[in-house]
Parts: sequence; structure tokens; C-alpha cells
Amino acid sequence: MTDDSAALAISGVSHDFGSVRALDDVSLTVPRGGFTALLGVNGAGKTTLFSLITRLYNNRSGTIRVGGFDLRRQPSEALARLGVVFQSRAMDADLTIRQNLEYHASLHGIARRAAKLRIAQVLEDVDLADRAEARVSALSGGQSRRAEIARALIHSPELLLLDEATVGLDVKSRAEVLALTRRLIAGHGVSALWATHIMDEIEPVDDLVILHRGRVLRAGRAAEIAGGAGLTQSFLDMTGLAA
Ligand SMILES: Nc1ncnc2c1ncn2[C@@H]1O[C@H](COP(=O)(O)OP(=O)(O)OP(=O)(O)O)[C@@H](O)[C@H]1O
Repeated sequence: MTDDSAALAISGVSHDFGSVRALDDVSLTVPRGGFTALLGVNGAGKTTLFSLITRLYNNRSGTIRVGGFDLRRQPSEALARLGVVFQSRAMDADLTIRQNLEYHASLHGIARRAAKLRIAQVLEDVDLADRAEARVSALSGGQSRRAEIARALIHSPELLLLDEATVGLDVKSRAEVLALTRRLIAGHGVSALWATHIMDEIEPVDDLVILHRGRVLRAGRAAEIAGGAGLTQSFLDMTGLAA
């Protein structure tokens, strides 16, 4: 069963690369307006899952619904509700932030006048209003990530997928990107699925899904999963990585 009221509802999804089972009967839900952390070490299957949600890979088993729309049967409705920040850069480094955003707005069929307003809004949302004319190649790591988030927001998605959005950033920029994502959720009703292997990024009140070797080991409120032992110890215990 999938939850139509959820921002994202995944049920019974598996994926193989030849003989390697990257995802094994994965089910999870991202509630509307919520921040859900997807925690897993390298190779857990986070990127494969994102590739299925974005239709980079074909999903052959189970169901994926974005905002209630089935990705297989209603792909354009589902994808219109989805914004993605990939690990790799999706912006052209030789262009300015504004030029990149204009290009992505046109890809989404946003008319020029509406795009202008939307670009001003998303730049405001990610604290880059004063850097619109800067080339992407001239941005710091943190600014570049925030520009990527602006790009992902351009078509006003209901759900943001962020795949290790803080990788390679210093502590301050990492905190800024995370705080920005949380602000978007609180202020704009966006939902987020935040894939990470960094436990410090997870708050006790967050919804948490633990993915390990392609399987969901636990899902629930982070504080409950952490229990008395703390999140790191619980994670090590349930994955067997402590041994
Ligand atoms: N294109 C591919 N061909 C073969 N195996 C793959 C491919 N992509 C991923 N895998 C395998 O699938 C499993 C899940 O990988 P995936 O990249 O989804 O994990 P991840 O949690 O995103 O890790 P990372 O943080 O390192 O990206 C791993 O065993 C990986 O080796």
C-alpha cells in the first residue's frame, strides 16, 4: 500500500545491477512538509534509489508515487513535483547563476516574465540574491551548493531530493546548506529527502530511514531509533558495522 497524502511513497522497490542487488524490497514514506533523512554508508543504495525516483533508471518492481502521482503511469505529473540536487554539479560553470537559472526555467517551460520573478524568489530563498551575476566557477563550495538548490527549486517542486548535498563542504558551509534546507521546509511547505552518511546532520525530531546493503533496516523518528545508546551506536549495532 502507498500513501497518497505523502510527498513521496515508495513501496516494494528492488533494483539489480547484473548479479548485484542494489535495492531489496525498499519501502519508505516522506510526509508532506517534512524533513526525512536517508542514512547509509557508501554503497547502501542511496544514489540508486534517487536514480529510480528521478527515472534515470527504469523502475521495474514496486511503486513510486510523488505527491500521489505514480511515476510509471503519470511520469510528467510526478516529475513536475520533484526537485533534485545530485552529488555531481548540474549547472554550467562558465555561465552566471542567473543564466543557469534562466536555462533551467526554460527547460521547465516557465515563460520569461514568470521566470524572472521566480529566479528573484529562489535566489532570495538560498541567500544568493547579491550573486546572481557571478559565474558559477567563481562561487565558493557552499555558494555553489546553494545555487544548485535554487536550480532544483525553480519549478516550485513539492519534494526536494538531496543526495549527499554537503559532501566536500567545510563545517560552516555544511551547516548553512543544512539550515537552508530546513528553512525551506519550515517556510515554504517543501518536503525533503536528505541522503547522508553523516549522523551529525540528523536532529532527534527528524524522520529517519536507515538503508543498509539495499534494505531498509529501520524507519521512524530519529530520537526513537537512537534510543538510549545514541544514533551512532544504534546505527553500528543494527548494521553490524561495529564488529
Ligand atoms: N552502475 C552500477 N553498476 C554496478 N553496480 C552498481 C552501479 N551503481 C551502483 N552499484 C552498486 O550498487 C550498490 C549501491 O550503490 P549506490 O551508489 O546506490 O550506494 P550509495 O549509498 O549511493 O553510495 P555512495 O554514497 O557511495 O554513492 C553498491 O553495491 C554499488 O557497488
